[in-house]
Amino acid sequence: MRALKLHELTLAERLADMAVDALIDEADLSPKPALVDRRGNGAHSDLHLGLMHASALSLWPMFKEMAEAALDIGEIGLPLREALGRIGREGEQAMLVTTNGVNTHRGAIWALGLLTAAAALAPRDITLNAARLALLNDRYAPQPFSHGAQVAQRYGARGAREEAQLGFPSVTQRGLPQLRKSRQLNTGEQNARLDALLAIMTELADTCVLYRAGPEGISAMQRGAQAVLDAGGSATLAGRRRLHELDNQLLALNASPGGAADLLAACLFIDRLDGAL
Ligand SMILES: CC(C)(COP(=O)(O)OP(=O)(O)OC[C@H]1O[C@@H](n2cnc3c(N)ncnc32)[C@H](O[C@H]2O[C@H](COP(=O)(O)OP(=O)(O)OP(=O)(O)O)[C@@H](O)[C@H]2O)[C@@H]1O)[C@@H](O)C(=O)NCCC(=O)NCCS
Ligand SMILES: Nc1ncnc2[nH]cnc12
Repeated sequence: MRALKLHELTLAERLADMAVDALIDEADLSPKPALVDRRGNGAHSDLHLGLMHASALSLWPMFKEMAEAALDIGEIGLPLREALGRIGREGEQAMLVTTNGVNTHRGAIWALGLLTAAAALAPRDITLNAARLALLNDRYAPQPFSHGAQVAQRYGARGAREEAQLGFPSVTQRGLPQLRKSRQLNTGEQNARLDALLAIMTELADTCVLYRAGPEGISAMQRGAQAVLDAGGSATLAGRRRLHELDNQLLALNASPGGAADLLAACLFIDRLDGAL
C-alpha cells in the first residue's frame, strides 16, 4: 500500500504548532503551585485543564497568522507591530468565545505572539527582536484599566509589557538556564520544567499575584520558589516538601501565578525552537 503523503508544514504552521505545544505542556505540568494542572484547578474557580487545552488550541490560527505577518512584512517596525496588535486582539476574542468569557491566556498571547513573530524573522535573535517589537507603540491598542494597569499604578510593578520590552529576562536569565541545569542533573524532564517555573517565580512581579494578594503574595511566591530550589529542586524529597508548602501558602492567599505560567510557556517555546529550526 502506498504511504499517504501529508502536506509539508510551512514555517508559520510549524511555529504555531510549537507555540500551542508549549501552552499545552505548561498546562499539563504538575504539581504547579496554585495553578491549573493535571491535579486540579489551583486557585481558580472558573478554570480547568480541559479549558486550558481548548483555549491553547483556539490560538493556533492566531499564531500562524502572526508568523505569516512577520514573514510578509519582513522587518521590525510599526506596520508589523500594529498587525500583531490587531491579530492578537482577534485572538483574544477567539479565546473568549472558546472559554465562554474566561481569561485563560491573555498574557501568553502577548508573550508567545511576540516570540512567534520574532522567530519567523530570525530565530537566533528571538528575544531581542521580540523586545524591539514590544517597544513600539501600537496606535490602535485600547487602554483598558486591566488588573495589570491597576497594580502598576498601586505598587509601581513591572508587568507583562516591561518584561517583553526588556527581552524576557525572567526567561533568558532564570527559566532557561535553570531548565538546562536541572536537565544536566538528570532530574527528569517534568522536574526540570518545574524548576524552570520556580526560577521564573523567584524574581517576577506577577501582576496576577499582586492583584489578588498584594506584596504579601509576591513575597510568598518569590521566597517559597527560592526555598524549593535551595532545598535541591523539585526532584528531591526536601524540595518536594517545600513545593507542597508553597502550593498550600499560595492557595491560602488565593494567589495564582498566571504570569509565571505564561513565561514558562515562553521558555518551553524557545527551548523547543532551539532544537527544531
Ligand atoms: C501589553 C499587554 C501585556 C497589556 O496587558 P495588561 O495591561 O493587562 O498587562 P499585565 O496585566 O501586566 O499582563 C497581562 C497578562 O500577562 C501575564 N503577566 C502578569 N504578570 C506578568 C509579568 N510580570 N510578566 C509577564 N507576564 C505577566 C498575565 O497573564 C496570565 O494571567 C491571566 C489572568 O490574569 P488576570 O487578568 O489577573 O485574571 P482574570 O482572569 O482577569 O481575573 P481573576 O482570575 O483575578 O479573577 C491569564 O490570561 C494568564 O495569561 C496577565 O494577565 C497586552 O496584553 C496587550 O496589549 N494586549 C492587547 C493586544 C496585543 O497587542 N496582543 C499581543 C500582540 S503580540
Ligand atoms: N496553568 C495555569 N493556571 C492558571 N492560570 C494560567 N495562566 C496561564 N497558565 C495558567
